[in-house]
Amino acid sequence: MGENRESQEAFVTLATNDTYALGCLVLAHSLRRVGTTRKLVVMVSVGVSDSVRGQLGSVFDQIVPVNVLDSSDTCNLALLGRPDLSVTFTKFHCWRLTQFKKCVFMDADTLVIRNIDDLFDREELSAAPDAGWPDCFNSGVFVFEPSEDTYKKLLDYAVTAGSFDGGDQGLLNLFFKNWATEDIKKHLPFTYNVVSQAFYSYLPAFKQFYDNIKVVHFIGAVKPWHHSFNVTTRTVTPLPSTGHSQEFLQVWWDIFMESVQPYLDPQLTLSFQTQDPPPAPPPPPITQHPEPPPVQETRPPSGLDLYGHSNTRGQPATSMCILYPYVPPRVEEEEPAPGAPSSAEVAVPPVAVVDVPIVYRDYQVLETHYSEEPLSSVNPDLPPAEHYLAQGDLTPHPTPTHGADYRNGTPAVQPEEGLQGSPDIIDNGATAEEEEKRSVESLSDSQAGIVGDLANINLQAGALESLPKKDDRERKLQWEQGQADYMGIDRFDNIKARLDEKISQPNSETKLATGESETK
Ligand SMILES: O=c1ccn([C@@H]2O[C@H](COP(=O)(O)OP(=O)(O)O[C@H]3O[C@H](CO)[C@@H](O)[C@H](O)[C@H]3O)[C@@H](O)[C@H]2O)c(=O)[nH]1
Ligand SMILES: [Mn+2]
Repeated sequence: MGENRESQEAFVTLATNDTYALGCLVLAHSLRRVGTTRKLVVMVSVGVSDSVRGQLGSVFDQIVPVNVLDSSDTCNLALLGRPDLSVTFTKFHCWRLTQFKKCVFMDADTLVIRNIDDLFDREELSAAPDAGWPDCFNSGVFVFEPSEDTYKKLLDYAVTAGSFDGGDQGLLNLFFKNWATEDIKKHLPFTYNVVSQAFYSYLPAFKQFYDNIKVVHFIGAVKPWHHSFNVTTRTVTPLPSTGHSQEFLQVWWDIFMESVQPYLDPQLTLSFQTQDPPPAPPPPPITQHPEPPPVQETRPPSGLDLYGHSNTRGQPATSMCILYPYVPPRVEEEEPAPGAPSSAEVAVPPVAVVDVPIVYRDYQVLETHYSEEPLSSVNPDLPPAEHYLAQGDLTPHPTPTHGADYRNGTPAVQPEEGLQGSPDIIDNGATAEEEEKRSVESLSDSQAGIVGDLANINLQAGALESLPKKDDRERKLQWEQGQADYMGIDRFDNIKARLDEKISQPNSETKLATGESETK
Protein backbone atom coordinates (compact mmCIF):
# COMPACT_ATOMS: atom_id res chain seq x y z
CA MET A 1 0.00 0.00 0.00
CA GLY A 2 1.58 3.22 -1.11
CA GLU A 3 2.07 6.12 1.24
CA ASN A 4 0.50 8.22 -1.45
CA ARG A 5 -2.76 6.35 -1.24
CA GLU A 6 -2.75 6.56 2.53
CA SER A 7 -2.46 10.34 2.48
CA GLN A 8 -5.42 10.53 0.10
CA GLU A 9 -7.75 8.66 2.39
CA ALA A 10 -9.21 9.86 5.65
CA PHE A 11 -11.55 9.10 8.50
CA VAL A 12 -13.91 12.04 8.93
CA THR A 13 -16.10 13.00 11.87
CA LEU A 14 -18.16 16.00 12.95
CA ALA A 15 -18.86 18.12 16.02
CA THR A 16 -21.11 21.16 16.22
CA ASN A 17 -20.48 21.70 19.92
CA ASP A 18 -17.96 20.91 22.64
CA THR A 19 -19.95 17.98 23.96
CA TYR A 20 -19.94 16.06 20.70
CA ALA A 21 -16.29 17.08 20.33
CA LEU A 22 -15.52 14.93 23.39
CA GLY A 23 -16.88 12.02 21.38
CA CYS A 24 -14.70 12.99 18.40
CA LEU A 25 -11.65 13.00 20.67
CA VAL A 26 -12.35 9.51 22.01
CA LEU A 27 -13.10 8.25 18.49
CA ALA A 28 -9.80 9.62 17.16
CA HIS A 29 -7.81 8.07 19.99
CA SER A 30 -9.59 4.76 19.42
CA LEU A 31 -8.53 4.91 15.75
CA ARG A 32 -4.94 5.73 16.68
CA ARG A 33 -4.84 2.86 19.16
CA VAL A 34 -5.71 0.31 16.50
CA GLY A 35 -2.94 1.71 14.31
CA THR A 36 -4.78 3.32 11.44
CA THR A 37 -2.51 4.53 8.66
CA ARG A 38 -5.06 7.02 7.30
CA LYS A 39 -5.56 10.71 8.00
CA LEU A 40 -7.98 11.83 10.68
CA VAL A 41 -10.21 14.82 9.91
CA VAL A 42 -12.77 16.54 12.10
CA MET A 43 -15.31 19.04 10.80
CA VAL A 44 -16.25 21.64 13.39
CA SER A 45 -18.81 24.42 13.40
CA VAL A 46 -18.70 27.66 15.38
CA GLY A 47 -20.19 25.90 18.39
CA VAL A 48 -16.86 24.26 19.13
CA SER A 49 -14.71 26.46 21.36
CA ASP A 50 -11.13 27.42 20.56
CA SER A 51 -9.92 25.50 23.55
CA VAL A 52 -11.51 22.26 22.38
CA ARG A 53 -10.31 22.90 18.83
CA GLY A 54 -6.80 23.07 20.25
CA GLN A 55 -7.22 19.67 21.81
CA LEU A 56 -8.73 18.24 18.61
CA GLY A 57 -5.60 19.49 16.85
CA SER A 58 -3.43 17.22 18.97
CA VAL A 59 -4.98 14.03 17.63
CA PHE A 60 -6.60 14.93 14.29
CA ASP A 61 -4.52 15.68 11.20
CA GLN A 62 -6.95 18.32 10.01
CA ILE A 63 -9.65 20.46 11.56
CA VAL A 64 -12.06 21.71 8.93
CA PRO A 65 -14.38 24.55 9.93
CA VAL A 66 -17.82 24.17 8.42
CA ASN A 67 -20.86 26.40 8.48
CA VAL A 68 -24.09 25.02 9.72
CA LEU A 69 -25.87 27.17 7.15
CA ASP A 70 -23.79 28.94 4.59
CA SER A 71 -25.76 31.81 3.04
CA SER A 72 -23.13 32.37 0.38
CA ASP A 73 -24.05 29.06 -1.14
CA THR A 74 -27.07 29.17 -3.42
CA CYS A 75 -28.20 25.69 -2.44
CA ASN A 76 -28.02 26.61 1.19
CA LEU A 77 -30.01 29.77 0.64
CA ALA A 78 -32.93 27.53 -0.17
CA LEU A 79 -32.39 25.75 3.09
CA LEU A 80 -32.82 28.86 5.18
CA GLY A 81 -36.52 28.06 5.33
CA ARG A 82 -35.72 24.64 6.78
CA PRO A 83 -33.78 25.27 9.99
CA ASP A 84 -34.76 21.81 11.18
CA LEU A 85 -32.38 20.33 8.67
CA SER A 86 -29.43 22.58 9.43
CA VAL A 87 -27.38 20.21 11.62
CA THR A 88 -28.26 17.39 9.26
CA PHE A 89 -26.66 19.17 6.37
CA THR A 90 -23.55 19.87 8.32
CA LYS A 91 -22.71 16.19 7.93
CA PHE A 92 -22.98 16.51 4.15
CA HIS A 93 -20.05 18.92 4.15
CA CYS A 94 -17.88 15.81 4.22
CA TRP A 95 -18.44 15.48 0.46
CA ARG A 96 -16.56 18.75 0.04
CA LEU A 97 -13.30 17.31 1.37
CA THR A 98 -12.03 16.91 -2.17
CA GLN A 99 -8.39 16.96 -1.05
CA PHE A 100 -9.09 13.26 -0.35
CA LYS A 101 -10.01 10.55 -2.85
CA LYS A 102 -11.90 8.36 -0.44
CA CYS A 103 -13.15 8.80 3.11
CA VAL A 104 -14.99 7.00 5.85
CA PHE A 105 -17.43 9.14 7.78
CA MET A 106 -17.88 8.20 11.43
CA ASP A 107 -20.33 9.71 13.93
CA ALA A 108 -18.86 11.31 17.04
CA ASP A 109 -20.60 8.63 19.11
CA THR A 110 -18.76 5.73 17.50
CA LEU A 111 -15.84 3.86 19.01
CA VAL A 112 -13.33 1.78 17.07
CA ILE A 113 -12.40 -1.55 18.66
CA ARG A 114 -10.40 -3.14 15.84
CA ASN A 115 -8.59 -1.79 12.79
CA ILE A 116 -10.98 -0.90 9.96
CA ASP A 117 -8.56 0.45 7.33
CA ASP A 118 -9.86 -2.23 4.93
CA LEU A 119 -12.96 -0.03 4.54
CA PHE A 120 -11.01 2.06 2.04
CA ASP A 121 -11.19 -0.89 -0.39
CA ARG A 122 -14.95 -0.31 -0.57
CA GLU A 123 -16.80 2.06 -2.85
CA GLU A 124 -19.31 4.84 -2.29
CA LEU A 125 -21.78 4.38 -0.73
CA SER A 126 -20.92 1.50 1.54
CA ALA A 127 -22.58 1.25 4.93
CA ALA A 128 -23.95 -1.26 7.39
CA PRO A 129 -27.64 -2.07 7.82
CA ASP A 130 -29.59 -0.15 10.42
CA ALA A 131 -30.77 -2.44 13.20
CA GLY A 132 -34.16 -0.77 13.26
CA TRP A 133 -34.86 -1.22 9.53
CA PRO A 134 -32.21 -3.33 7.82
CA ASP A 135 -33.25 -2.24 4.31
CA CYS A 136 -31.87 1.14 5.34
CA PHE A 137 -28.25 1.74 6.17
CA ASN A 138 -27.17 3.45 9.34
CA SER A 139 -25.45 6.73 8.52
CA GLY A 140 -23.09 6.64 11.50
CA VAL A 141 -20.38 4.85 9.49
CA PHE A 142 -20.15 5.09 5.69
CA VAL A 143 -17.60 5.03 2.91
CA PHE A 144 -17.84 7.90 0.44
CA GLU A 145 -15.94 9.65 -2.33
CA PRO A 146 -15.70 13.42 -1.88
CA SER A 147 -17.16 15.41 -4.74
CA GLU A 148 -18.54 18.95 -4.96
CA ASP A 149 -21.00 17.66 -7.49
CA THR A 150 -22.41 15.03 -5.14
CA TYR A 151 -22.58 17.61 -2.36
CA LYS A 152 -24.67 19.95 -4.52
CA LYS A 153 -26.92 17.13 -5.67
CA LEU A 154 -27.46 16.09 -2.07
CA LEU A 155 -28.49 19.59 -1.06
CA ASP A 156 -30.75 19.98 -4.07
CA TYR A 157 -32.32 16.67 -3.26
CA ALA A 158 -32.70 17.61 0.38
CA VAL A 159 -34.60 20.76 -0.47
CA THR A 160 -36.96 18.99 -2.82
CA ALA A 161 -37.38 15.57 -1.22
CA GLY A 162 -36.59 16.26 2.42
CA SER A 163 -35.63 13.62 4.91
CA PHE A 164 -38.18 11.09 6.10
CA ASP A 165 -36.69 11.00 9.59
CA GLY A 166 -35.69 14.63 9.89
CA GLY A 167 -32.03 13.62 9.95
CA ASP A 168 -29.26 12.84 7.52
CA GLN A 169 -29.93 9.11 7.64
CA GLY A 170 -33.39 9.42 6.12
CA LEU A 171 -32.11 11.65 3.38
CA LEU A 172 -29.01 9.61 2.55
CA ASN A 173 -31.13 6.48 2.32
CA LEU A 174 -33.41 8.19 -0.20
CA PHE A 175 -30.48 9.59 -2.16
CA PHE A 176 -28.55 6.30 -2.27
CA LYS A 177 -31.78 4.39 -2.65
CA ASN A 178 -30.30 1.38 -4.42
CA TRP A 179 -28.04 0.53 -1.52
CA ALA A 180 -30.29 -2.28 -0.32
CA THR A 181 -30.46 -4.15 -3.61
CA GLU A 182 -27.79 -3.07 -6.06
CA ASP A 183 -24.43 -4.34 -4.84
CA ILE A 184 -23.84 -6.60 -1.89
CA LYS A 185 -20.24 -5.31 -1.62
CA LYS A 186 -21.70 -2.03 -0.45
CA HIS A 187 -23.29 -3.76 2.51
CA LEU A 188 -20.73 -3.50 5.25
CA PRO A 189 -20.88 -6.29 7.79
CA PHE A 190 -22.86 -5.22 10.83
CA THR A 191 -19.65 -5.54 12.87
CA TYR A 192 -18.50 -2.25 11.31
CA ASN A 193 -21.36 -0.38 12.99
CA VAL A 194 -22.82 -2.30 15.89
CA VAL A 195 -25.58 -0.12 17.27
CA SER A 196 -26.57 -0.42 20.88
CA GLN A 197 -29.91 -2.11 20.26
CA ALA A 198 -28.03 -5.18 19.04
CA PHE A 199 -26.88 -5.89 22.56
CA TYR A 200 -30.37 -6.71 23.67
CA SER A 201 -32.29 -7.47 20.48
CA TYR A 202 -30.26 -10.48 19.40
CA LEU A 203 -28.08 -11.59 22.25
CA PRO A 204 -27.02 -14.99 20.91
CA ALA A 205 -25.65 -13.27 17.77
CA PHE A 206 -23.98 -10.65 19.91
CA LYS A 207 -22.27 -13.43 21.82
CA GLN A 208 -21.38 -15.43 18.72
CA PHE A 209 -19.84 -12.51 16.81
CA TYR A 210 -18.50 -10.56 19.76
CA ASP A 211 -14.88 -11.16 18.78
CA ASN A 212 -15.47 -9.63 15.35
CA ILE A 213 -16.93 -6.36 16.57
CA LYS A 214 -14.96 -3.54 15.00
CA VAL A 215 -17.04 -0.44 15.66
CA VAL A 216 -19.55 0.25 18.39
CA HIS A 217 -22.09 3.02 17.85
CA PHE A 218 -23.80 4.54 20.89
CA ILE A 219 -26.96 5.67 19.11
CA GLY A 220 -29.81 7.47 20.81
CA ALA A 221 -30.22 10.45 23.08
CA VAL A 222 -28.02 9.14 25.87
CA LYS A 223 -24.36 9.10 24.96
CA PRO A 224 -21.30 7.71 26.78
CA TRP A 225 -20.42 11.17 28.06
CA HIS A 226 -23.74 11.44 29.88
CA HIS A 227 -22.75 8.74 32.31
CA SER A 228 -21.03 9.18 35.60
CA PHE A 229 -17.69 7.65 36.28
CA ASN A 230 -16.36 6.55 39.62
CA VAL A 231 -12.73 7.60 39.89
CA THR A 232 -12.00 5.14 42.69
CA THR A 233 -13.23 2.01 40.98
CA ARG A 234 -12.57 3.53 37.55
CA THR A 235 -15.88 2.17 36.36
CA VAL A 236 -18.74 3.78 34.53
CA THR A 237 -22.28 3.34 35.80
CA PRO A 238 -24.62 2.51 32.92
CA LEU A 239 -27.83 4.47 32.76
CA PRO A 240 -30.96 2.36 32.45
CA SER A 241 -32.88 1.80 29.22
CA THR A 242 -30.21 3.02 26.83
CA GLY A 243 -29.23 -0.38 25.46
CA HIS A 244 -25.55 0.57 25.64
CA SER A 245 -23.29 -2.27 26.64
CA GLN A 246 -21.46 -1.90 29.92
CA GLU A 247 -18.19 -3.21 28.58
CA PHE A 248 -18.07 -0.88 25.60
CA LEU A 249 -19.10 2.10 27.71
CA GLN A 250 -16.16 1.15 29.88
CA VAL A 251 -13.81 1.04 26.89
CA TRP A 252 -15.04 4.52 25.89
CA TRP A 253 -14.42 5.82 29.40
CA ASP A 254 -11.00 4.18 29.68
CA ILE A 255 -9.92 6.05 26.56
CA PHE A 256 -11.56 9.27 27.72
CA MET A 257 -9.83 9.13 31.09
CA GLU A 258 -6.48 8.16 29.65
CA SER A 259 -6.23 10.38 26.59
CA VAL A 260 -8.82 13.13 26.74
CA GLN A 261 -9.81 14.18 30.23
CA PRO A 262 -6.30 14.99 31.53
CA TYR A 263 -5.88 17.52 28.73
CA LEU A 264 -9.24 19.27 28.94
CA ASP A 265 -8.93 22.94 29.65
CA PRO A 266 -10.11 23.25 33.28
CA GLN A 267 -11.48 26.70 32.59
CA LEU A 268 -13.68 25.25 29.94
CA THR A 269 -15.03 22.72 32.38
CA LEU A 270 -15.62 25.41 34.98
CA SER A 271 -17.38 27.65 32.54
CA PHE A 272 -20.11 25.03 32.10
CA GLN A 273 -20.86 24.74 35.77
CA THR A 274 -24.12 26.03 37.05
CA GLN A 275 -23.81 25.34 40.79
CA ASP A 276 -21.34 24.38 43.44
CA PRO A 277 -18.18 24.47 41.39
CA PRO A 278 -15.58 22.08 42.74
CA PRO A 279 -12.21 23.54 43.67
CA ALA A 280 -10.29 24.60 40.60
CA PRO A 281 -7.96 21.81 39.49
CA PRO A 282 -4.30 22.50 38.70
CA PRO A 283 -3.61 23.59 35.12
CA PRO A 284 -3.63 20.69 32.67
CA PRO A 285 -0.47 19.54 30.91
CA ILE A 286 -1.66 21.04 27.62
CA THR A 287 -3.19 24.48 27.47
CA GLN A 288 -3.12 25.59 23.92
CA HIS A 289 -5.54 28.42 24.37
CA PRO A 290 -4.87 30.24 27.61
CA GLU A 291 -7.80 32.61 27.12
CA PRO A 292 -10.92 30.55 26.52
CA PRO A 293 -13.72 32.42 24.79
CA PRO A 294 -16.57 33.64 26.96
CA VAL A 295 -19.12 30.87 27.26
CA GLN A 296 -22.79 31.58 27.61
CA GLU A 297 -24.40 31.24 30.98
CA THR A 298 -26.12 27.89 30.90
CA ARG A 299 -28.24 28.11 34.05
CA PRO A 300 -31.51 26.39 33.24
CA PRO A 301 -34.13 28.95 32.25
CA SER A 302 -37.16 29.34 34.45
CA GLY A 303 -40.23 27.27 33.62
CA LEU A 304 -38.36 24.02 33.76
CA ASP A 305 -39.41 21.21 36.02
CA LEU A 306 -38.22 20.29 39.45
CA TYR A 307 -34.98 18.97 38.01
CA GLY A 308 -34.24 21.98 35.86
CA HIS A 309 -35.08 19.85 32.88
CA SER A 310 -37.70 20.56 30.28
CA ASN A 311 -39.88 17.59 29.73
CA THR A 312 -40.35 17.84 26.01
CA ARG A 313 -40.59 14.19 25.16
CA GLY A 314 -43.12 13.56 22.46
CA GLN A 315 -42.72 17.09 21.11
CA PRO A 316 -39.86 18.30 18.98
CA ALA A 317 -37.21 18.80 21.62
CA THR A 318 -35.25 21.98 21.50
CA SER A 319 -32.88 21.55 24.37
CA MET A 320 -31.87 19.18 27.07
CA CYS A 321 -29.42 19.11 29.90
CA ILE A 322 -26.34 17.19 29.09
CA LEU A 323 -24.02 16.11 31.82
CA TYR A 324 -20.48 15.12 31.71
CA PRO A 325 -18.44 14.50 34.71
CA TYR A 326 -15.87 16.72 36.18
CA VAL A 327 -13.01 14.46 37.08
CA PRO A 328 -9.89 16.02 38.53
CA PRO A 329 -6.72 15.38 36.55
CA ARG A 330 -4.79 12.45 37.92
CA VAL A 331 -2.26 13.64 40.48
CA GLU A 332 0.13 11.70 42.65
CA GLU A 333 -1.74 11.09 45.90
CA GLU A 334 -0.10 12.35 49.04
CA GLU A 335 -0.37 10.25 52.18
CA PRO A 336 -3.75 11.19 53.64
CA ALA A 337 -3.74 12.37 57.24
CA PRO A 338 -4.72 9.48 59.50
CA GLY A 339 -8.50 9.28 59.79
CA ALA A 340 -9.11 11.86 57.09
CA PRO A 341 -11.37 10.60 54.30
CA SER A 342 -9.42 10.16 51.10
CA SER A 343 -10.74 12.26 48.26
CA ALA A 344 -10.65 9.20 46.08
CA GLU A 345 -13.24 7.46 48.23
CA VAL A 346 -16.01 9.67 46.99
CA ALA A 347 -17.54 9.01 43.62
CA VAL A 348 -17.11 12.19 41.61
CA PRO A 349 -20.55 13.22 40.45
CA PRO A 350 -21.25 14.86 37.13
CA VAL A 351 -21.33 18.62 37.35
CA ALA A 352 -21.46 20.12 33.91
CA VAL A 353 -24.78 21.11 32.39
CA VAL A 354 -24.95 22.56 28.92
CA ASP A 355 -27.82 23.20 26.59
CA VAL A 356 -27.56 21.29 23.37
CA PRO A 357 -30.13 21.29 20.62
CA ILE A 358 -31.48 17.89 19.74
CA VAL A 359 -32.44 17.37 16.17
CA TYR A 360 -31.88 13.68 15.91
CA ARG A 361 -34.30 10.90 16.39
CA ASP A 362 -34.54 9.66 19.91
CA TYR A 363 -33.77 5.99 20.13
CA GLN A 364 -34.37 5.77 23.81
CA VAL A 365 -36.74 2.95 24.39
CA LEU A 366 -39.78 4.80 25.57
CA GLU A 367 -42.59 2.94 23.89
CA THR A 368 -44.74 0.64 25.92
CA HIS A 369 -47.46 -1.77 25.02
CA TYR A 370 -49.30 -1.42 28.29
CA SER A 371 -49.96 2.27 28.50
CA GLU A 372 -52.17 4.37 26.28
CA GLU A 373 -50.74 7.50 27.81
CA PRO A 374 -47.85 9.24 26.11
CA LEU A 375 -44.84 8.90 28.35
CA SER A 376 -44.42 12.63 28.56
CA SER A 377 -47.38 12.84 30.90
CA VAL A 378 -46.50 11.59 34.31
CA ASN A 379 -49.26 9.78 36.17
CA PRO A 380 -50.42 12.17 38.91
CA ASP A 381 -51.44 9.25 41.13
CA LEU A 382 -47.89 8.08 41.49
CA PRO A 383 -45.57 9.23 44.23
CA PRO A 384 -43.43 12.20 43.26
CA ALA A 385 -40.18 11.47 41.53
CA GLU A 386 -38.19 12.29 44.69
CA HIS A 387 -39.63 9.12 46.17
CA TYR A 388 -37.83 7.10 43.53
CA LEU A 389 -34.75 9.21 43.81
CA ALA A 390 -34.68 8.64 47.54
CA GLN A 391 -34.99 4.91 46.95
CA GLY A 392 -32.08 5.05 44.60
CA ASP A 393 -34.32 3.63 41.90
CA LEU A 394 -32.36 5.03 39.01
CA THR A 395 -29.99 2.24 38.16
CA PRO A 396 -31.69 -0.83 39.52
CA HIS A 397 -29.04 -3.43 38.76
CA PRO A 398 -25.65 -1.91 38.10
CA THR A 399 -23.24 -4.57 36.97
CA PRO A 400 -19.79 -3.04 37.05
CA THR A 401 -17.25 -4.83 34.95
CA HIS A 402 -13.81 -3.79 33.99
CA GLY A 403 -13.11 -2.92 30.40
CA ALA A 404 -10.02 -3.12 28.32
CA ASP A 405 -6.77 -1.95 29.76
CA TYR A 406 -5.09 -0.11 26.96
CA ARG A 407 -2.37 1.06 29.29
CA ASN A 408 -1.10 -2.46 29.70
CA GLY A 409 -1.42 -3.14 26.01
CA THR A 410 -4.03 -5.83 26.45
CA PRO A 411 -6.51 -6.28 23.60
CA ALA A 412 -9.28 -3.77 23.39
CA VAL A 413 -11.93 -6.24 24.37
CA GLN A 414 -11.67 -9.44 26.29
CA PRO A 415 -14.87 -11.21 25.49
CA GLU A 416 -14.80 -14.03 28.02
CA GLU A 417 -14.24 -11.64 30.84
CA GLY A 418 -16.62 -9.06 29.48
CA LEU A 419 -19.48 -11.44 28.94
CA GLN A 420 -19.32 -13.06 32.29
CA GLY A 421 -21.55 -11.71 34.97
CA SER A 422 -19.90 -9.46 37.42
CA PRO A 423 -20.12 -9.36 41.17
CA ASP A 424 -22.59 -6.98 42.72
CA ILE A 425 -19.85 -5.62 44.91
CA ILE A 426 -18.10 -2.46 43.87
CA ASP A 427 -14.35 -2.32 44.44
CA ASN A 428 -14.39 -0.01 47.40
CA GLY A 429 -16.29 -2.50 49.50
CA ALA A 430 -19.75 -0.95 49.19
CA THR A 431 -22.53 -3.08 47.80
CA ALA A 432 -23.97 -2.00 44.49
CA GLU A 433 -27.11 -0.92 46.27
CA GLU A 434 -25.24 1.29 48.74
CA GLU A 435 -23.10 2.68 45.98
CA GLU A 436 -26.13 3.49 43.89
CA LYS A 437 -27.88 5.17 46.76
CA ARG A 438 -24.80 7.21 47.58
CA SER A 439 -24.32 8.37 44.02
CA VAL A 440 -27.94 9.42 43.80
CA GLU A 441 -27.78 11.25 47.09
CA SER A 442 -24.66 13.08 46.04
CA LEU A 443 -26.38 14.69 43.08
CA SER A 444 -27.04 18.38 43.34
CA ASP A 445 -30.04 20.03 41.68
CA SER A 446 -28.05 21.06 38.67
CA GLN A 447 -26.77 17.56 38.23
CA ALA A 448 -30.22 16.10 38.45
CA GLY A 449 -31.05 17.33 34.96
CA ILE A 450 -30.78 14.15 33.04
CA VAL A 451 -31.17 11.99 36.10
CA GLY A 452 -34.49 13.64 36.79
CA ASP A 453 -35.54 12.78 33.29
CA LEU A 454 -34.56 9.19 33.72
CA ALA A 455 -36.34 9.15 37.03
CA ASN A 456 -39.50 9.93 35.12
CA ILE A 457 -38.85 7.00 32.85
CA ASN A 458 -38.46 4.72 35.84
CA LEU A 459 -41.52 6.19 37.38
CA GLN A 460 -43.39 4.98 34.36
CA ALA A 461 -41.76 1.61 34.49
CA GLY A 462 -42.67 1.25 38.16
CA ALA A 463 -46.28 2.02 37.36
CA LEU A 464 -46.31 -0.50 34.56
CA GLU A 465 -44.91 -3.26 36.67
CA SER A 466 -47.70 -2.87 39.18
CA LEU A 467 -50.29 -3.53 36.47
CA PRO A 468 -51.64 -7.09 36.14
CA LYS A 469 -49.15 -9.19 34.24
CA LYS A 470 -50.07 -10.24 30.72
CA ASP A 471 -50.44 -13.84 29.79
CA ASP A 472 -46.97 -15.30 29.22
CA ARG A 473 -47.76 -16.75 25.83
CA GLU A 474 -49.15 -13.49 24.62
CA ARG A 475 -46.05 -11.71 25.77
CA LYS A 476 -43.81 -14.25 24.12
CA LEU A 477 -45.74 -13.71 20.92
CA GLN A 478 -45.28 -9.98 21.28
CA TRP A 479 -41.56 -10.46 21.78
CA GLU A 480 -41.34 -12.58 18.63
CA GLN A 481 -43.18 -9.84 16.76
CA GLY A 482 -40.56 -7.41 17.93
CA GLN A 483 -42.85 -5.82 20.51
CA ALA A 484 -40.77 -6.40 23.57
CA ASP A 485 -41.70 -4.62 26.78
CA TYR A 486 -38.49 -2.67 27.01
CA MET A 487 -39.71 -0.62 29.91
CA GLY A 488 -40.72 -3.58 32.03
CA ILE A 489 -39.78 -7.22 32.13
CA ASP A 490 -37.71 -6.99 28.95
CA ARG A 491 -35.66 -4.09 30.25
CA PHE A 492 -32.07 -4.27 29.15
CA ASP A 493 -30.74 -4.81 32.65
CA ASN A 494 -33.22 -7.63 33.25
CA ILE A 495 -32.20 -9.34 30.05
CA LYS A 496 -28.54 -8.79 30.74
CA ALA A 497 -28.95 -10.31 34.17
CA ARG A 498 -30.65 -13.33 32.64
CA LEU A 499 -27.97 -13.65 30.00
CA ASP A 500 -25.23 -13.41 32.60
CA GLU A 501 -26.97 -16.16 34.51
CA LYS A 502 -27.09 -18.34 31.38
CA ILE A 503 -23.50 -17.70 30.50
CA SER A 504 -22.33 -18.55 33.97
CA GLN A 505 -23.93 -21.99 33.40
CA PRO A 506 -22.14 -22.90 30.16
CA ASN A 507 -23.97 -26.20 29.62
CA SER A 508 -27.41 -24.76 29.77
CA GLU A 509 -29.08 -23.66 26.60
CA THR A 510 -28.83 -19.94 26.00
CA LYS A 511 -32.14 -18.51 25.00
CA LEU A 512 -34.01 -15.31 25.35
CA ALA A 513 -36.24 -15.58 28.34
CA THR A 514 -39.17 -13.31 27.81
CA GLY A 515 -41.54 -14.56 30.45
CA GLU A 516 -41.36 -14.50 34.21
CA SER A 517 -37.94 -15.03 35.65
CA GLU A 518 -37.54 -18.75 35.64
CA THR A 519 -37.62 -20.71 38.85
CA LYS A 520 -34.61 -22.86 39.39
O1 LIG B 1 -25.96 18.50 18.07
C1 LIG B 1 -25.34 17.71 17.34
C2 LIG B 1 -25.91 16.52 16.87
C3 LIG B 1 -25.17 15.68 16.07
N1 LIG B 1 -23.88 15.99 15.73
C4 LIG B 1 -23.09 15.10 14.86
O2 LIG B 1 -23.98 14.31 14.10
C5 LIG B 1 -23.81 12.93 14.44
C6 LIG B 1 -25.15 12.21 14.43
O3 LIG B 1 -25.89 12.47 15.61
P1 LIG B 1 -26.11 11.35 16.72
O4 LIG B 1 -26.56 12.00 17.97
O5 LIG B 1 -24.89 10.50 16.77
O6 LIG B 1 -27.30 10.53 16.09
P2 LIG B 1 -27.67 8.98 16.39
O7 LIG B 1 -28.17 8.84 17.77
O8 LIG B 1 -26.52 8.14 16.00
O9 LIG B 1 -28.91 8.75 15.38
C7 LIG B 1 -29.07 8.27 14.08
O10 LIG B 1 -29.75 9.26 13.34
C8 LIG B 1 -28.97 10.35 12.93
C9 LIG B 1 -29.84 11.31 12.16
O11 LIG B 1 -30.36 10.73 11.01
C10 LIG B 1 -27.81 9.88 12.10
O12 LIG B 1 -26.96 10.99 11.84
C11 LIG B 1 -27.01 8.85 12.86
O13 LIG B 1 -25.93 8.38 12.08
C12 LIG B 1 -27.94 7.73 13.25
O14 LIG B 1 -27.23 6.71 13.92
C13 LIG B 1 -23.12 12.96 15.78
O15 LIG B 1 -22.46 11.75 16.09
C14 LIG B 1 -22.19 14.13 15.61
O16 LIG B 1 -21.08 13.79 14.83
C15 LIG B 1 -23.30 17.14 16.22
O17 LIG B 1 -22.14 17.41 15.96
N2 LIG B 1 -24.06 17.98 17.00
MN1 LIG C 1 -24.51 8.45 16.17
